[in-house]
Amino acid sequence: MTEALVNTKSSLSQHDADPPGPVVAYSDVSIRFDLKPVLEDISFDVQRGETRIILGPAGCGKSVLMKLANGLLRPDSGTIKVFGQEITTMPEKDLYKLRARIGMVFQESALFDSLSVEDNVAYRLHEDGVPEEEAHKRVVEALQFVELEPAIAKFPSELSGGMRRRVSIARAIISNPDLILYDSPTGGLDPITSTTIIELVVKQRDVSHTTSLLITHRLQDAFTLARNRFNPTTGRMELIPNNGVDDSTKFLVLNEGKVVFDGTTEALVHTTDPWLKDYIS
Ligand SMILES: Nc1ncnc2c1ncn2[C@@H]1O[C@H](COP(=O)(O)OP(=O)(O)OP(=O)(O)O)[C@@H](O)[C@H]1O
Repeated sequence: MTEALVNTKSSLSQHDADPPGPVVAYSDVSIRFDLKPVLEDISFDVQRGETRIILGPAGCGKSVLMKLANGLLRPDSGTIKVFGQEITTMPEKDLYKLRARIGMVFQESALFDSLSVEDNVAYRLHEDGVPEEEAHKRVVEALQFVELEPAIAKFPSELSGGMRRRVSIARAIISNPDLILYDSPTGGLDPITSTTIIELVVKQRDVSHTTSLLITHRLQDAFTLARNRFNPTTGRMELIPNNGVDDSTKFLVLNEGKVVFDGTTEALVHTTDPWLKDYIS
């Protein structure tokens, strides 16, 4: 099944038609609400295949930054390119097409309570008019990926928080997105369940190499993501030997609306900046 997802991904990827360069590029982006600056002069790039972990204290603008990436919010100044296209001035109909290439996982799972797991996961496929037989096959594949196939006929109210989050991930990956935005995918979950969700993110990263942005409030989740890899033989996540880290995983740390760190796991853990040292300790 894993191979099937990989193969589908490579054959369907629209990346080849994109201009060369980063998948996401923020340049001097600022936004304020009610005159209060929330993000100021934010610049960073996310390369193809990269997983970018976004950290920072509560209220520092992480979710706002993510909502800017799919055009749900527009900045007051600066430019944002996604798949090489400038999105800050893009008309809504073009944003709609762009969002079809982006999978989103929200903290609240954002499932439709009146729809079964199958219909929640297939939602985008149904909107796109994918024939029922194919949609069902892809739902089963996606639910197998998140290890939740037995719950296909259940409704969200019958699921635990962790299971709802799995459904949300299945829904995000079903259309083989070129970019996944995970907004606090472990928010509100206990530490053990959080780790099972991070394991899925690691699996998606290492099997499909999908470019991703991931917000987390839990440093432990961030470092689990950076220090582990998916083992296809066991089907489980394992520590990268010799204290290694995943090269495709990088960090962006925000504080008071500004980027205070943009770089690798190694650079972050060896930072000499007093605020950052304190923040990650
Ligand atoms: N639509 C909005 N209108 C007005 N203010 C907003 C809006 N969206 C966000 N804000 C404000 O912007 C600031 C940053 O919010 P944001 O949700 O991005 O923070 P965050 O870093 O994701 O926080 P948390 O870690 O608590 O989830 C907050 O002060 C918030 O109240």
